[in-house]
Amino acid sequence: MYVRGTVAGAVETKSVNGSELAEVPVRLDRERDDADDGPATDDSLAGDGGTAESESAVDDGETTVAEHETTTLTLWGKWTESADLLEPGMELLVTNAAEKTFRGEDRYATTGDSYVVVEPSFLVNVTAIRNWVECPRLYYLNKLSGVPLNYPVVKGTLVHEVFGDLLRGRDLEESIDARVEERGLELGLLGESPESVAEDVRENAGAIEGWLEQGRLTEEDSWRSEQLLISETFGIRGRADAIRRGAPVELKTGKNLKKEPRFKDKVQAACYALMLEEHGGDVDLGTLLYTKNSALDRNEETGDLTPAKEFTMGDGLLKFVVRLRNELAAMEIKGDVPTGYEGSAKCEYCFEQDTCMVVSGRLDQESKAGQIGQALPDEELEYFERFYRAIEEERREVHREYAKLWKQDAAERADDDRALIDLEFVEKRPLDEGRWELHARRTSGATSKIREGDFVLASDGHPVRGNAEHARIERLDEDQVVLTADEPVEVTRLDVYPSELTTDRLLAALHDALLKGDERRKDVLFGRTDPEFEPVEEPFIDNNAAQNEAVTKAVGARDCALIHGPPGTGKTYTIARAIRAMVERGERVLLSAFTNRAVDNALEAVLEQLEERGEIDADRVVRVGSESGVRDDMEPYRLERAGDPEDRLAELQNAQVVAATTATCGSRVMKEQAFDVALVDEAAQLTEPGTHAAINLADRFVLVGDHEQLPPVVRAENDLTESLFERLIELHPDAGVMLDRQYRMNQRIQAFASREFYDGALRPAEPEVAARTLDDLEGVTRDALPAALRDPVAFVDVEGDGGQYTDSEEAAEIADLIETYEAAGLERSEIGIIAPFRAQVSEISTHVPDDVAVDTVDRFQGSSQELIVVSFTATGTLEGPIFEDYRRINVALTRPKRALVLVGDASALGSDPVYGRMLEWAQA
Ligand SMILES: Nc1ncnc2c1ncn2[C@@H]1O[C@H](COP(=O)(O)OP(=O)(O)OP(=O)(O)O)[C@@H](O)[C@H]1O
Repeated sequence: MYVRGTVAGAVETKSVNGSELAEVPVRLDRERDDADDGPATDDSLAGDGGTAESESAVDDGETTVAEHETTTLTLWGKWTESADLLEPGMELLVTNAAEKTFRGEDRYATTGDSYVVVEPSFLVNVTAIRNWVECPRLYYLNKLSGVPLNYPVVKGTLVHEVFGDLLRGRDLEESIDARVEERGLELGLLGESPESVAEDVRENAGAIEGWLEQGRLTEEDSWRSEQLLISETFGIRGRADAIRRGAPVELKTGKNLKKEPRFKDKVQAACYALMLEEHGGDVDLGTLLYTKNSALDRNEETGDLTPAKEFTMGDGLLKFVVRLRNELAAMEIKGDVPTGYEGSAKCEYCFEQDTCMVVSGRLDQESKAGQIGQALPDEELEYFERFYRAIEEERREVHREYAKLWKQDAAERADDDRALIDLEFVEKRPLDEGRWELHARRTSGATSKIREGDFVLASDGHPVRGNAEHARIERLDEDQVVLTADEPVEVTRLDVYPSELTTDRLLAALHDALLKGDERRKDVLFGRTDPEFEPVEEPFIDNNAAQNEAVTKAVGARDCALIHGPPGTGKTYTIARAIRAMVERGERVLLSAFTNRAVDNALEAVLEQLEERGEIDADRVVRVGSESGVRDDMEPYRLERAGDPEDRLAELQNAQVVAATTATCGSRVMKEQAFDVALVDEAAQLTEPGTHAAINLADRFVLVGDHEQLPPVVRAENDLTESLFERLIELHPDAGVMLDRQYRMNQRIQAFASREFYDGALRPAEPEVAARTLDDLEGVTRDALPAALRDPVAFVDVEGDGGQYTDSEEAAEIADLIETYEAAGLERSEIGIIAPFRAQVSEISTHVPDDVAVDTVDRFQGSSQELIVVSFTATGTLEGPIFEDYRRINVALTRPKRALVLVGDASALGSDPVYGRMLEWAQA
């Protein structure tokens, strides 16, 4: 029996007849019988025969479902260690529990076959457990600073890749050459030659190849390389290097001449064993491959002939691993920081002792290694703690996304835009390198977030319980999908795979900003000093005073400059002009933004500026990003990672302008780069640590954005929702310039946004802009429109159908409007429709022609259209969230150039002051 619940009170630990036990009051979520539809865990982990306790259990197979009932759960023996971690409110799961009736109350207890899992929905990475067993403080330090670029790490990755290739039947030499070539850029940064690296990898992979060959000759082996495993029961996830005959095989670069595998390596293999058993396997063996062990190392003690060391996967080890994981999960849930005293590792043997002492000293944290250095000032410590917590909350949200992989059924995932379901598997085609191309047919035209170039979970039905594999989407058409993957999954479903990478990088950026950051930079960030500017006399832009001032500030800033650019005010143009001026001064510039789209957009403008002047050859401009992220026309500038290390390095090092998203700025490669200045576009959409990721790399920085438009996109509601841009504009108003002339909207369209969001300061840049109407477009006459639509701003009152997230009446009205505008000569490509909810976007899409763009505000930010139609989807009262944040309405209303039509229920909208003023303006 599988018992799951929430701790409802204080835990009592006792000793009965020499046995330790802990009584935990729990409120049951629900209870399930073995025969229930739960995961395979119970069956597969049941082992052979229960203990005395489980035999005495009352288990007649007719377990009732008890919602929110409070009862007592007794944890026996070593599980009392996990009980010590519990606090009221924590989640608890017990497998193979026994039920007993005690004084008329149903109680539960662990049996000899039970596992106790604390906070099962907190998904711990296998590598984290491995670090934790070495030293909990080491786990924390790794989490804070990320893994830097260094040769042992890159070599380790290469050896793993070659191992995977060997398992898939690729030739050793061919694999080594290809894999070393792929890492050209990293090797260049590390100053390594391809020949010596290949030799090194050969030394490590050669022995494995020999061992594999031997295995193939003597036994029937079934291998699978790199398996992604997620456990909904144990709250663990990870990627096993390989599975042989259903048991985990872990590869370790290096030597181990002891008879036994290293303990932390066993722990890692045991994590995979747990997950394999959950998926129905029966694992009694683990294998560690130490790549540098060879026949030559044979000695008296080990008699070792091969790199492989096998060990028995005992019950005790598996349970120990679950308890370790419980310690880690409980600490994270409580928000505690490990000191190192939790474990028994000796600091004097630790390579990280110095780092540990410095971090402990600067952050004023208790640590077993001790502290050195002076603690950060209080406000910096407070900032670190506040953002650390906020980032961890964000991580918790990512975990909730993972949990949806099993908590939601296929249809719910599809409705949530997170899965493509009901695919029909067509075929698998082997590719040269032992990988596979998978083809499936789409049976429904459903939309989803999944796009070409994305990495997804491809499964044969269930992303966690079925056979699932990481796959890349090569093509995604209306009726088919083509994927590439390491293993030939008979794919029928694709799921968005949540990633903690962003969260990890935010944490590292926070760490670097505070612990490695320049003191003067921090004085400015914390308001201890004002930003300074050097005088710059040169004029840059002669027809727009605010833009000229912005470039002057950006160029002259010793610390930072802030450019506030409302819609259509020439942010991109100003950025490009500023970068040209910096390049002319011989500076090295980082150009960054939150999205790839914004980076490419700005880069295009920079290239125009530079090429026009012929000042630098475009060879010195580099775009860092993945092939799928970078726009096709920017591909020629994209930095190729594969190739000769020296060439790749030179390409990056010589680049005077490097453009990359802020997420990429946190990558190992980019973290090795240094710039004179970082220019960050869309800065109001970035969290503070997200901004640090880019500006940490430069001596000074320029942030460009508009805090009256969309805020940072985050899952959790906390300090991450305010951007550094917004905070600094308030803290250092003198470092800012607002661009106040817009080049987009007709005068009448901009009036409301200007008044409501920019204190009336926004103006059309030129008379031509102020006076633009649909009449200017070829073949369009406003006279063909009904009188009510001839004004550049119109309101169409629709009472609506009362739905919360959709409104079919508004959708039908919008379809009529589109026909009307088409009849007046407007092209479909000149029209955009904005709705507050995805559900309404879908609803409208079914009413209007396919080639009219319909989307949410978030997708429209940064773009514009001749005509914009906004569907408010609000009827009756305004209780629903509609455009939940007024900044969204600002974005929606400032997308059109020549015409704007608002569609909604006037009486509902009139009940809110801002929407009320909007109505007055639209109906004027
Ligand atoms: N000083 C200027 N002189 C002439 N045209 C300009 C000037 N500044 C901007 N423009 C033009 O105005 C238009 C909008 O500029 P740009 O794309 O730079 O605006 P933006 O603020 O980045 O827009 P968005 O709000 O969409 O991000 C472009 O066509 C650009 O060429």
